[in-house]
Amino acid sequence: MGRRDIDESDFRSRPSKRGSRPRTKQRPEHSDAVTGLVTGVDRGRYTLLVKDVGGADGVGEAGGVGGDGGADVGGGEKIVTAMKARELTRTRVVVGDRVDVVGDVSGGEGSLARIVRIQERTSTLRRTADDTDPYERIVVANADQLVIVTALAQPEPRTGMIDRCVVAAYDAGMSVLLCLTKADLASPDELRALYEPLGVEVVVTRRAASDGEVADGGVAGGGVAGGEGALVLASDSVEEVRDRLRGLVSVLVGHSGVGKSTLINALAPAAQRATGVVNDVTGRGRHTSTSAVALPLPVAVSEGEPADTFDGWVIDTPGVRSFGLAHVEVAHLLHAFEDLDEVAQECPRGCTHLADAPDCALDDWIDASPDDERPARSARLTSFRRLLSSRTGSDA
Ligand SMILES: Nc1nc2c(ncn2[C@@H]2O[C@H](COP(=O)(O)OP(=O)(O)OP(=O)(O)O)[C@@H](O)[C@H]2O)c(=O)[nH]1
Ligand SMILES: [Zn+2]
Repeated sequence: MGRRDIDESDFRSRPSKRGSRPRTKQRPEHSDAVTGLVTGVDRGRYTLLVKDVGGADGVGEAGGVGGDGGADVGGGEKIVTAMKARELTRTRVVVGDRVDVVGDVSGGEGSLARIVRIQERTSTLRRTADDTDPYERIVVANADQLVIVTALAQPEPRTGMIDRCVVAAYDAGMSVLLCLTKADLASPDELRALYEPLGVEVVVTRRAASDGEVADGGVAGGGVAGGEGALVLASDSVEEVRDRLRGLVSVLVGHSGVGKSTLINALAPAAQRATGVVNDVTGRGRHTSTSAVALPLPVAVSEGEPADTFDGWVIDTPGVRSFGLAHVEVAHLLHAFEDLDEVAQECPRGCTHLADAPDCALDDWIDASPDDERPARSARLTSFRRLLSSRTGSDA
């Protein structure tokens, strides 16, 4: 089992010598726990969304994150602030985690609940260790999809960076949506050609050509994005993004200036009201905090006002610029590409599958290709090999 398969939750779910002793003292105390979804983390305080029902029954589905991926923060949910119970001091709780909480879960002013358990994670996205932080950390738990926000110009797209994100997502067990912004400035064709062969879904946004294009009253950057004169995105392009996010837990990553805040504010103009998170909502304002924030995704935005029903989560990750890939194993990455994985079974032991690998079966796969499939296969293999090398190369 690779290192990436292990995280804090394993240490609780694994039976151990100590764990097999019945903890009779704690069980009854925690049996009244309710489930919450972590939507924000700030200096030891956790913002949770907890289903607001009379009893504890039915609370297990609060937030709907993970599993079915749905999200409902319409009526029956409340925001609860919590801290970790002492037994979790050394356990990391991140945005997207589903946790069991006890104590004052009223969500009332000044109330503080206690997180006593983290539920098993369906996925864990990690960012790289860097000079200031030697530990590789989990950024977000239970996300379905990584949305790589890349500008087609200003700043120029960097495929090395995109490749690294794709690898990180596939390794985390997430799917990928490549969101190409600023299509009013440059064509998306070239990047499409690089990523569609990998099966990566691509969606394109652009600035509204004129006031006329902003049919529904537009989806400007809300009050938060740019304040006065905030750039207005073409609403059809924003709705196309929304379609790809609906019902899913999506993590948005992107370099400064690519238009991530503009997009998030178009998707969820009033998110800060619904989540109770004010400052970290858009990642604007240059927070020193790099923690992620989960925003409920309105099913639609009309006249600049979001609908009050939600279906999905948008998780913003201010400060997350890169992902550590050193731990990614080739075999594991291959699993994300079923056809290539099957072919590679024929490779010599220890094959790197790179272009210079002797007798790599993936080369035979191209050679043996029917003529009409050859260009598609070649493009796919070339893109795959680019991903493979991004694990070790820099993202220049
Ligand atoms: N031409 C054009 N400009 C855009 C588009 N989307 C955003 N911008 C502009 O690009 C700049 C950066 O947008 P932001 O939304 O602040 O970018 P960001 O990725 O959040 O960057 P940080 O705030 O630094 O994290 C702003 O001046 C936007 O008005 C677009 O579709 N077309
Ligand atoms: Zn090979």
